[in-house]
Amino acid sequence: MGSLPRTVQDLASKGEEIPEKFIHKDGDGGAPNAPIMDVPVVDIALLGSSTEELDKLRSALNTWGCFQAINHGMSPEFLNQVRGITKEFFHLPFEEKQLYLREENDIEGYGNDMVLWEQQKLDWTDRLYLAIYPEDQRKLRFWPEKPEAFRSTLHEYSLKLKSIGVVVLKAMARSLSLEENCFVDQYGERSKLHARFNFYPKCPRPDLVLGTKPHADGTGITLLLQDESVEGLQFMKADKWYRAPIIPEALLINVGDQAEISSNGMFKSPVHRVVTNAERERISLAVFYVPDPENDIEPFEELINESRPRLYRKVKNYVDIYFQYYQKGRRPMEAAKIEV
Ligand SMILES: O=C(O)CCC(=O)C(=O)O
Ligand SMILES: [Fe+2]
Repeated sequence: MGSLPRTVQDLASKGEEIPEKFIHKDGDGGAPNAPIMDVPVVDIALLGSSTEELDKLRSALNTWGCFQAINHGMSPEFLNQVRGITKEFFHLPFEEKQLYLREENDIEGYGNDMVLWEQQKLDWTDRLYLAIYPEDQRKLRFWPEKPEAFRSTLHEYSLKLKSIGVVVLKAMARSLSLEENCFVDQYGERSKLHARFNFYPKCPRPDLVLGTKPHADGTGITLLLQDESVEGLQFMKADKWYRAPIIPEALLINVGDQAEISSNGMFKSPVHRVVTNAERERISLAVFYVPDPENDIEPFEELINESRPRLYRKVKNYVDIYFQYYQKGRRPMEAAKIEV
């Protein structure tokens, strides 16, 4: 392949020895037998009317930092169509996919894990990363024209996710007895929606190799469509790993660092990772809902009081800070946390 980057898919298909930079020496690659999470299932259609559902949402985001969203207005068939375009894209021949290759130092487009710091372990995954909103930031040259339904399906999916995101952010506010637009207003009209299609090829050594390293998302919130039948995602709670269950018709929605900051820690941005699988490949589609980088993100005044001091500093363009810290191998939230 000359100087073209080596995708994990290509590596995996050749059955060669796994390169050193994918190997986690501390051994805790797999933990396939981690216990399953008892993560709450929240009915999105009830969030406007049921205090019980709002309480469930608040408690889920305060403990696990995530919940399974059902009744979100998208049919199981449509979700399978979204999974379908994802699988079809990654199964195109490399000659087709390379049209959308990302630049070496840019995140947008198709390619392997980005190397951000020297000793970084590589994730056993290939990705397609696309900016979706604001619409004037779309770079259509990275939007696949094959499979044929790709662009229109992604467009339709994004419209739905944007409105689900707003419903969830409003419900999050009400669940904390705040004015319902406080998150939406803080994030601004030019808040972003970015999509990351993840493809995890089969891996011969799930005990040593991770699909995605442990991380928390730098978002406001993340809306994840999981593979309909292959598990892999795990969340950490009290220093232990738990397997995320699959509900094929649900979206798994998690808090990102920025919603943890605005909520003054009432909502938790959970550390999560993806394990690899020797028998089956896996896909997922993460959609990141991110505040306008021009906007200040800081804890809502109403959530600061004598018994609950302010826990985070004001941040701006947190995604930039996120990558700077990540490069040094540090948890980005350190930049915002106030020691009390
Ligand atoms: O593949 C998954 O289930 C999760 C991926 C993820 O955590 C991410 O893209 O940020
Ligand atoms: Fe993530």
